[in-house]
Amino acid sequence: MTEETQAAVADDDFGTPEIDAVKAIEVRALTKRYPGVVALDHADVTVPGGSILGLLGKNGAGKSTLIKVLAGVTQPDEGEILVDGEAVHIHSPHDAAALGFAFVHQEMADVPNLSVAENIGLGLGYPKVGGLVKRRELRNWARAVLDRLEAPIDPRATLSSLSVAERRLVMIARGLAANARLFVLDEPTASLTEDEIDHLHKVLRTLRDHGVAVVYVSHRLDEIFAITDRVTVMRDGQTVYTDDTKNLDKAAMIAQITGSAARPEQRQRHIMAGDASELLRVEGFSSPGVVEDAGFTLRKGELLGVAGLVGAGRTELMRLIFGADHAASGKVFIRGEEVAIKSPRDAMRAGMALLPEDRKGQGAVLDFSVRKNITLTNMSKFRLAKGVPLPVERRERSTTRDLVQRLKIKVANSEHPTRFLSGGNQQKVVLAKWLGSNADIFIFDEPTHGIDVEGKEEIYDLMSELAASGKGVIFISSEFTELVGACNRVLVMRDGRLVSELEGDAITDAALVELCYSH
Ligand SMILES: Nc1ncnc2c1ncn2[C@@H]1O[C@H](COP(=O)(O)OP(=O)(O)OP(=O)(O)O)[C@@H](O)[C@H]1O
Repeated sequence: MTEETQAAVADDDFGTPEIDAVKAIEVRALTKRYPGVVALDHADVTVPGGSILGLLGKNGAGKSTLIKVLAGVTQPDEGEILVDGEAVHIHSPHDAAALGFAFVHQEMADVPNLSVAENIGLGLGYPKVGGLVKRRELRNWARAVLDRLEAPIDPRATLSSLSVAERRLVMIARGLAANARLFVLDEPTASLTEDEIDHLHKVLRTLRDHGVAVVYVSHRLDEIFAITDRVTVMRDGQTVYTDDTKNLDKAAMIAQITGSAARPEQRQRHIMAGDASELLRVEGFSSPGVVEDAGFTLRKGELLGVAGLVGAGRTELMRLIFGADHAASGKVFIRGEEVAIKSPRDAMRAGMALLPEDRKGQGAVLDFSVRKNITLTNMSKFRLAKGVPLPVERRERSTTRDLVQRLKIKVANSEHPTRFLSGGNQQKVVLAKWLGSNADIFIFDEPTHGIDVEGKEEIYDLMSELAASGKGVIFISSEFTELVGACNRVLVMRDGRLVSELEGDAITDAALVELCYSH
């Protein structure tokens, strides 16, 4: 938006935004090379106005790079972008915004300490008189924008006080306020409840019905079927397949994504073998308003699922046990012996590993190399050899090589910063870091989030292997089907309490839905 139009918006036009239709956004032969990898290889994508396009592909296929080019964050080496048939040039995020492109990212570009209204008006210029922002006018205007999305959010609230779902809606509202013609959403339902996902989808359908173009990136195929009109599949930077979603079934979609025939078999649920002695026992964990009197046991060789809706207290309980948050009460016993865990350091010393849900914030140091990240938790393993100076780097390199292979991490060079990897591959690096540790008890919080279909299977296999080797594995997931497929036992949490437990064949989708939703 030019300064003139900005001023116009600020002075006169601060009315309810209209939704702008677009004929089509097209990407032609887009190519982007990084050292050692072609992230985009003559990619062609067309998003007709009034449609929702699902963008699919394995981790590292090039989806985020395509989005970064559209957002003006990255410059392509070759290719062009057309809006309604006209070539456009996007040199900066400002250019992208001026074209009416809006982005809803997982790492959100909102400003947490500003109000909702200020966030929605950000970059548009606020209504002002004598240099002062007309707060009431801004508020009313923001409320009108939110009303269009049927989002009951108070425009005066500070953004940081909102839930993840509400913040995503505010991002969409900002796009709407800027009359965006293209909305790009990258894994938008992460950490959202079913109801919130339904609402988000409804909002997207409304935008579509007004002629807006929507790009929806997700690894969750159920969502792709639920919300998209068309899909484009990427492989190794190329766009290899485009069709109407209704022409595909799940197996065909997986085949396109992986480039090979889908594996139709049902997963073999983890079966406990050998010594099933108690490894971990947790008693009476409470934290006011979050977790109430939670206790359970984990046996050697177990792959124990924890089901629940977002907000049920699963992550919170694990953080309390791990010493990452302070518990009002609770005892931890490892192999029958009580251990005092006051900090994550105590937990790690006691042989526990927690792979957090928020991996970006808590898992990987993005500026460190892949090797450094993988070997970070195991420094002592590499450094202490009774005073003998070790060829540390060599050992680190070989461990890294093994884990990179085992997890099929797509990385051009393990000495490069982890930032260079695709989102899913960054997550695998965090997994690798913990797998390389000597822990006996592994807690995985939503480990398959953002991981592609094949990678998910690999992670289930890894967890099962860990358990089979005599470790204990706790697997938190919001996707019931993956718990059903993988775990030998599942705990159910609701409203901060452990309310039920299922074992073996009793673990079914229907049983989990019933237990998690019933009140
Ligand atoms: N800044 C960068 N420097 C070097 N390589 C990069 C950079 N950004 C991306 N890549 C590489 O480009 C390729 C495509 O990555 P991209 O992030 O686009 O994948 P993606 O499809 O979004 O994957 P995911 O589903 O895991 O998010 C990957 O091999 C990645 O490592």
